[in-house]
Amino acid sequence: MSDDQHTPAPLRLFNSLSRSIQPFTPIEEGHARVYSCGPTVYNYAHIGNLRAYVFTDTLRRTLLWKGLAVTHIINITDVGHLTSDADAGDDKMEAAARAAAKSIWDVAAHYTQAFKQNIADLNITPPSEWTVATDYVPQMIAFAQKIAPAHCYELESGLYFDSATVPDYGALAGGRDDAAHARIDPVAGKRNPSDFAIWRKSPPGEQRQMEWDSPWGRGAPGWHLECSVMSQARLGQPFDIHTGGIDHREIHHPNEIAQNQAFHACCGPEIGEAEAGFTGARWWMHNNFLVDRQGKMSKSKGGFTTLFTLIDAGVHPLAYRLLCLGAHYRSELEFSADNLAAALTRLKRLVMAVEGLKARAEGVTWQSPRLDYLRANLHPKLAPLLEQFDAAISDDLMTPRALPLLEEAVAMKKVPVDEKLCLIAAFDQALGLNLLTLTRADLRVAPKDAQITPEEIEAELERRTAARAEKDFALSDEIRDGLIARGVEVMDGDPLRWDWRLTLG
Ligand SMILES: Nc1ncnc2c1ncn2[C@@H]1O[C@H](COP(=O)(O)OP(=O)(O)OP(=O)(O)O)[C@@H](O)[C@H]1O
Ligand SMILES: [Zn+2]
Repeated sequence: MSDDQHTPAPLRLFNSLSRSIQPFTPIEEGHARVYSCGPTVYNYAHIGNLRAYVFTDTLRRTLLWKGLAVTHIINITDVGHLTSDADAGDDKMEAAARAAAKSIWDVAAHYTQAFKQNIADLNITPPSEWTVATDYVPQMIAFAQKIAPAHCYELESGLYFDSATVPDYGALAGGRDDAAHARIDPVAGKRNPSDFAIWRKSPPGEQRQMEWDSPWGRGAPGWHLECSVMSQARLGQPFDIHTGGIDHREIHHPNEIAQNQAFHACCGPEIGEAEAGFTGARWWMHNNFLVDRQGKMSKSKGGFTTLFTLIDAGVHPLAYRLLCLGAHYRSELEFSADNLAAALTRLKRLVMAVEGLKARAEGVTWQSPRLDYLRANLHPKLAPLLEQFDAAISDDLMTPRALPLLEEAVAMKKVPVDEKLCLIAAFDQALGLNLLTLTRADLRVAPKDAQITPEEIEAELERRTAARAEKDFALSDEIRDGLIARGVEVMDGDPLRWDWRLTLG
């Protein structure tokens, strides 16, 4: 093996600002600071929303793989996000609380908890901190006060940001698109179609559940203001990477950038030296959509799929994670029952193979592999896989190229089992599939309406094996028919040796 095979690949990431892949180095040596726009907790997250957090988790794990410490913030939007990403419509939280006849705080608490459950089920590392928008309202008011004199104007409905007061407004979106803003934004009196509310006054005579006093009257902060303030409060600006779904590249993030620039122009010395092209973050990264036959999966459109729905149908949530990793984060990913079933089969094969390896392993050193140790000591047949894997994830998180390398490692013949497990454990630090702990039994998720437990099925199958050993085929068939009647397909001769599967759900 040549020496250069031991050299870690430099990390390169696609930056939406330049629309190009650039070598990544953090601002502070050895430490990356990342902010991800979080969920608006007025409904369950759909699996499209969750794709955004599988992406940020892959980013976070890759930064760690490259030896960096990571501070990662995800916010919870519990106020301010209107039904249109520009300034039209109702507050999504207020509308949901009204429809459910519940307090907005109860609605937020319920869906926040459900979101955190989804995050845990997908083995997504929780962020260093969840910042909740309503905890930062005083800071939002203070931020708005600072930028208001030079960048804002007041209308009856609120305080508006004048997008013409910052250079290159909308550059992230590929330029200002006044026509698009004009189509979606009916607010009268705005100076430019792309201006947006940073504080919305409660309409006279109308009491909102969530409102605060401000210099511009009682009301609520705008959604774009929230992310500027929380990212600045927790990470300082500029920080390294800001993430979100690709829809945010068009309005939400350009508006955040405009606010960050305004603040920097007013108060730059407070937060660091002024720099040319300041946007608040060095990298802006966006995941593409999960789509189905109707197009982008979307809460507002209705008819969406949640992770809970998949689990209720008997699908292990990590099969969905594997489905996401099978596509590059910047590609659209088509969701279908067939794609999901293929991902589940792929995961089963991996888990069963790793279980087999673990049964043959001699030591437990593979549980905590260190990359530098692996690099120096790995079996010569396995070593190139480590370097190729490193090159794949370092190339803008190319997980679709990394997964076959994992499968190659699992299948590699004539290499010490413990070393193979070491390498698989290392790969899994980046992929987060829990391969070293997941078992075949874990993958048998009973559908919600199943009429039989896995234990009962196993007991019946043992009885059937005994009957077949005694050549009592009548009893064997009777047991199989009984299982079919309860929604269990017995898979004799299954090449995966999976034996049975539940057909209900
Ligand atoms: N279909 C999708 N595929 C991938 N990411 C998505 C999809 N829909 C939304 N996202 C991303 O999910 C994250 C959370 O979004 P949020 O909870 O604010 O969604 P929302 O705007 O209320 O819902 P929706 O867009 O579905 O109506 C954001 O980063 C958003 O860009
Ligand atoms: Zn945001």
